[in-house]
Amino acid sequence: MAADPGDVAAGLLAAACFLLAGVLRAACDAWGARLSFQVARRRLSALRAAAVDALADGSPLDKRRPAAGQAASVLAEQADAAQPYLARYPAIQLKMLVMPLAILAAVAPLSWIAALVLLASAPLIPVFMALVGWRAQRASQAHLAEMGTLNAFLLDRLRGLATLRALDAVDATTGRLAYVAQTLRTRTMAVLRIAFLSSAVLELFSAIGVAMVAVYVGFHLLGTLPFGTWGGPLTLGQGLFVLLLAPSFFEPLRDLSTAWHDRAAGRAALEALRALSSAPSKLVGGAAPFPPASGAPARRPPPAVELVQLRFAHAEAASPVVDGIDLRVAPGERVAIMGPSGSGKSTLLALIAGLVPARSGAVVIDGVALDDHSAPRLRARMAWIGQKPHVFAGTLGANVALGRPDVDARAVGRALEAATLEQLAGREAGRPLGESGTGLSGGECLRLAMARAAAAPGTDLWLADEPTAHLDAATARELTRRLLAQSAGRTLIVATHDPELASRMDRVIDLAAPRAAPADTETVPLAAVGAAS
Ligand SMILES: Nc1ncnc2c1ncn2[C@@H]1O[C@H](COP(=O)(O)OP(=O)(O)OP(=O)(O)O)[C@@H](O)[C@H]1O
Repeated sequence: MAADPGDVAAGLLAAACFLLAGVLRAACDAWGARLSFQVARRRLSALRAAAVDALADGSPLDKRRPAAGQAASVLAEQADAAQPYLARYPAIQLKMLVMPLAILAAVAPLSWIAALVLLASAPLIPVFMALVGWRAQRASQAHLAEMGTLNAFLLDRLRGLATLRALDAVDATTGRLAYVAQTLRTRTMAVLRIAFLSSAVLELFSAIGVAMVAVYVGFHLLGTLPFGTWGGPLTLGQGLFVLLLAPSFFEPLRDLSTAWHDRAAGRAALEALRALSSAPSKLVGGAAPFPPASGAPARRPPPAVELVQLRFAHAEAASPVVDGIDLRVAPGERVAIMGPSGSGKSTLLALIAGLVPARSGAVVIDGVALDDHSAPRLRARMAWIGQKPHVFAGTLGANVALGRPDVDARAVGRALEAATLEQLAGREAGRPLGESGTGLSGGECLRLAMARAAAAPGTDLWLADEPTAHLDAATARELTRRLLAQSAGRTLIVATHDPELASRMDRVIDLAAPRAAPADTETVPLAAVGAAS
């Protein structure tokens, strides 16, 4: 049967309109994709920033902190999986709601049977996808967690490579690494399997739907299936119109299928970011920046430090390590805290610095209780000379200045001298140190921490954790001399096992002394210090 020329013209006109609408839609799609990409990027950046802030706010003493490798993996790698989900999924969801209904509304007035075919094949798809989706998200979560574990494991073992070699544990570690890698492979395959399965099912259903409409329209135009329309038979233009719309009916569902995997991976990545964002134990006052210094450093007396019934237990510890300590350190006083290893000296210093919040009691500095509100201001007055200072890859000078613009080369030189590092600085001038202080001895690392403190002239409360550890007697004596010189006009609290350093302080607090005694009687006579250690 020859087609009517009028029908051909109408069909061509419909096809031209269809083409034009397609071009218009492609332009809108491109514009929308760009817009939603930018919105998603902004949202992801905000989530990443929140996770980084939470990591910075977290107490360094909390052993539940996420492992460094895992945190790096989530922030740098896994978080990217949320981008396609955030960018595409909301738009696809909207398209899912509007487009199939609009197409049904356009097809139904022409042919109720074509509309019925589309309607019958569509609902099965979301039901199946929902079923697959739950499994997909679980699989993606397990996959991302495994990826974080592998990264954390690798970083940890790479840091301790020398120890593993020394203890002949390389083979055991290789075996463990192979096991973790194998688990990751299994999890990756599980995610891929679900992704392939979901798109295969969707393709099948949509192909069947489109094929059925095509068969119906074809046979209808040939006159073999004359039913299914409201009045007379479909014209060629109407038939083409229905035929061209059928794939578009399934298009949002197809988009949904590609986005389904993104959705599972994206939700798992967002979950991982959220987990990073919830630090279980925080620094007092978080990592809020110090208030800006107004003009020249204020001439003020150094602060008094008062501990009032201070109590603290480490996370998951059975008993408190600091249990009701009362102590008063006068302005400008130099105090040594002594006690056996594990008696809580470092923890006490960390509590004074607000690196971890006390369970009860108070730390009062210069008459101000250390709390979230006062911490940034009070911390600006403190210098911390820790037991395990982090040394960054870079020169000795860069490690002292740490990018602080007010610490120039002369200030760095003076600080290195104050920490008895001038000779090393002369030898190593301009040469970079390795990662984590490779190239420095243990004692030199500690002295570097002291140089950092000396390069912060605004600080008038110094907290030093075993500054003479790892040093030979002569260097320890010289460092003690320079520490005392540097601490003039400052309040200094030192945790130490070094009787010589302790003997140069104004007072010694012995944490091993009987707890029932009032604070000031915890002070032991200087002559007894040697015995106390
Ligand atoms: N981050 C932590 N999480 C859990 N427990 C910890 C943590 N840090 C220290 N501890 C435990 O708290 C106790 C006190 O530790 P702390 O480091 O304060 O002792 P210390 O007197 O400074 O010891 P040392 O003289 O050996 O340096 C120890 O039993 C230690 O195992």
